[in-house]
Amino acid sequence: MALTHNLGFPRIGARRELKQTLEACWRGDIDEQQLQIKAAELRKHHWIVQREAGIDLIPAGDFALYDQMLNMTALLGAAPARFNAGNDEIGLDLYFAMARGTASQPAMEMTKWFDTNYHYIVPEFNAHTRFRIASSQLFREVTEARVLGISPKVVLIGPLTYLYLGKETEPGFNRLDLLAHLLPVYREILARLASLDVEWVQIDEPFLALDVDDDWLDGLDQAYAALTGAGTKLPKLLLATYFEAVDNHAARLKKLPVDGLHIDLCRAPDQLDVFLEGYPASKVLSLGIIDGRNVWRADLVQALATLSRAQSTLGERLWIAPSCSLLHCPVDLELETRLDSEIKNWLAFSVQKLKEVSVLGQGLNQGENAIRDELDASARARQERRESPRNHNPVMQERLQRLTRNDSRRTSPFPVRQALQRQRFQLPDLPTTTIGSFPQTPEIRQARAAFRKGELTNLKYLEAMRKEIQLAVGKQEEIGLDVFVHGEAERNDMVEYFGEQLCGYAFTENGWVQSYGSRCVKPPILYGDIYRPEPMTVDWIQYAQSLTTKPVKGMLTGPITMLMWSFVRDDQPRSTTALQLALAIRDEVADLERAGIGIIQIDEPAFREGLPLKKADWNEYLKWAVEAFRVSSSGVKDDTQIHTHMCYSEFNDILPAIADMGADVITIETSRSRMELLDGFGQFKYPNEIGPGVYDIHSPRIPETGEMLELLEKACQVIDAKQLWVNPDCGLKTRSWPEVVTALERMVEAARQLRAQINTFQTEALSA
Ligand SMILES: Nc1nc2c(c(=O)[nH]1)N[C@@H](CNc1ccc(C(=O)N[C@@H](CCC(=O)N[C@@H](CCC(=O)N[C@@H](CCC(=O)O)C(=O)O)C(=O)O)C(=O)O)cc1)CN2
Ligand code: MET
Ligand SMILES: [Zn+2]
Repeated sequence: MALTHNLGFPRIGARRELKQTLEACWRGDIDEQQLQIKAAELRKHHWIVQREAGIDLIPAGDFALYDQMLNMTALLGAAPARFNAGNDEIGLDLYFAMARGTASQPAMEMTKWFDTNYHYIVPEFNAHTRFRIASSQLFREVTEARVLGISPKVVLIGPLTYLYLGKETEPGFNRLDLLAHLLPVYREILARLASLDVEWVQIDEPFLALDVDDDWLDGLDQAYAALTGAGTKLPKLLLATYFEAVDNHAARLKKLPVDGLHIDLCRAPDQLDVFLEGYPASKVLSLGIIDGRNVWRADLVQALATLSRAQSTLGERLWIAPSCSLLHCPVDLELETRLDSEIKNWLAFSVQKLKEVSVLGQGLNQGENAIRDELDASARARQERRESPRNHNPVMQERLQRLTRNDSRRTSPFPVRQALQRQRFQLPDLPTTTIGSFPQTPEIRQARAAFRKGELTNLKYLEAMRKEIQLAVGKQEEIGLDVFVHGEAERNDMVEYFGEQLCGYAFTENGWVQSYGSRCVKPPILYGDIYRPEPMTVDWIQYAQSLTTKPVKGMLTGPITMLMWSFVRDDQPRSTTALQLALAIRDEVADLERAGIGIIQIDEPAFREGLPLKKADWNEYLKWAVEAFRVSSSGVKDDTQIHTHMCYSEFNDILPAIADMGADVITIETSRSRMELLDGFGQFKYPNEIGPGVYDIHSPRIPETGEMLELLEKACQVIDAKQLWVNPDCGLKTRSWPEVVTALERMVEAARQLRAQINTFQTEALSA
């Protein structure tokens, strides 16, 4: 019998119940115990949903109040010393302190989980780091599942991935050296799970999808030798990989003393044969055949054919699963009542995907005829999607054909443009600005919700949003910033907002996906050729500009970020989709310029995230991604200043490509890493202007003027002050106005102080 299982279920709740509860707890509206009760209810509900979908082996340990990596840090007692954890159980206070920071301690760093839009809390390691079981939450969850009659498979992040994804806080230290300290604690966790009668543990080692050095691979051998074998009673281990092919490691993985492997057949279908060849008789092989990263209904006919082929080699040892955890997928398509029924029929969310897994299991176990109806329905939906006229737009197709080299080139090189722009805008040295959004207050969100429900007329809604813009402009005048933004009040999200206005996109009511902590996004669904029927942002920006003499930045989301943060079509190359998006944005840029807007920011926070996990594939991606950005941004005059913005990523390895994008100014997130990121920009001699973030906007902590000044001084050491801008790390939509005003006042003050220092220095240099 082929067995069906799931690697992880979305924990946020179909209606974002976890988000509401967490935020109520942080506000102090409910206490810790009430939070725990609600969380347990959600887990219970999710287990029942999975059982009802027909899944044989259901995961526990995939739940987290904030993040699964942070859960591991708590379980392993690896709280950084600066949080003074002591030797007690790591409780919720400390857990949230690590995630969100406190008055005295900045939060732990947060970064992208592989190539997803999910963010994890980065473990901090140094030579003094030691491990111990410091949280019993996981073990309690196993017991909770048992109460429902579920014998769960427990999910853990593996020791190599845990170390690999962390960062060293001491120069010269190698975090792999901690492995020997880590393994006994993992073994203890496994033994404790075995004593709770846990039969299977899924141990996730997605780091194998990256290009890793041999010492890390040797560490893998060492680790799994230590986590298996005689002595104590231990659970069976299923080592799970996902997001990329791991067939380059097939020989090593087959030899590991684990009881099974999981591989991703959606991202890397070709790796199946390599694994089937001589697959050890002692191991199960789990095939990730249903795409956990996208929302399209599966081709069940083809999936069944693949599985049948594998079954003839593996027999009983074949397991069936989604490609990765369903964390990256919305919960339930059934909640979508407004989605066009034709498009809805092409889609599957988490619950539907688990049913697909279950149907495939049935097909394998009972024969094709047992699932004839499901196979037919799947084939019909695929065919309808393929043939639907709404996916194709001849105008867009034709424009793509007509694109030439000149479309991705500005008229003059940067130095010429810089001179013209300086003349036009007359900004001071170290100009101050923000990244785009101002607080999305409850009032703004409620107004939008009321508008959506028809309780507020279009006109009233527009008026309310104009009031917000007016407020934001007024505040910026008072704070004394140099380049303004309109504040993005009218946007639900920087991607969804544009998705809603472009043809070729569908959007959902409840298609939420966790981004970090309690924050979610609702990625729009890009199903067809893109077309911009009319200007999307011009009225708003023009209104903001009418209120001030300071320049107001036009604010757009770039083609790569639109691509990365949407669910995209799987029936054409992503590069083609990116170019279509680029053309739509190019038209918007042109309209903004025509309306007199002189500075236009095209955000590309997901540019780095789009980079393939394997270095061998980088160049190809960078080529089309840079080209798409250039198509979107190059249709303007020399004295129009193009900004871009990136956050949350390690940029140093792609600096030449970032320079190639040719933005006149780039603002980047740097403050959490205390400007470490900038070193690369300095060494590489980044040619254009650059605004390294000096204010970590993801923490409620308000930085002091002195701290920001220090960061700026650090920046001056690697980058010429003439090239520098002063700004926060990212948009301010998650913050409150009082925090923002204080922080920005201090930021402007820090810029003033530095300007004064530089002037004194220059005066002294002249008189010397
Ligand atoms: N797509 C995307 N990816 C991204 C980012 C991003 O900005 N967008 N930023 C980085 C991650 N950071 C993020 C930062 C903030 C939020 C965020 O604030 N999300 C909001 C939801 C934003 C949204 O869609 N808001 C809608 C719906 C708001 C809502 O909940 N409305 C209530 C009613 C209002 C209320 O009572 O509060 C309802 O409909 O029931 C709107 O404004 O219209 C949240 O979780 O709360 C998400 C990601 C990286 N990835
Ligand atoms: C995640 S990048 C965000 C950029 C956007 N302009 C904002 O300020 O919110
Ligand atoms: Zn950002």
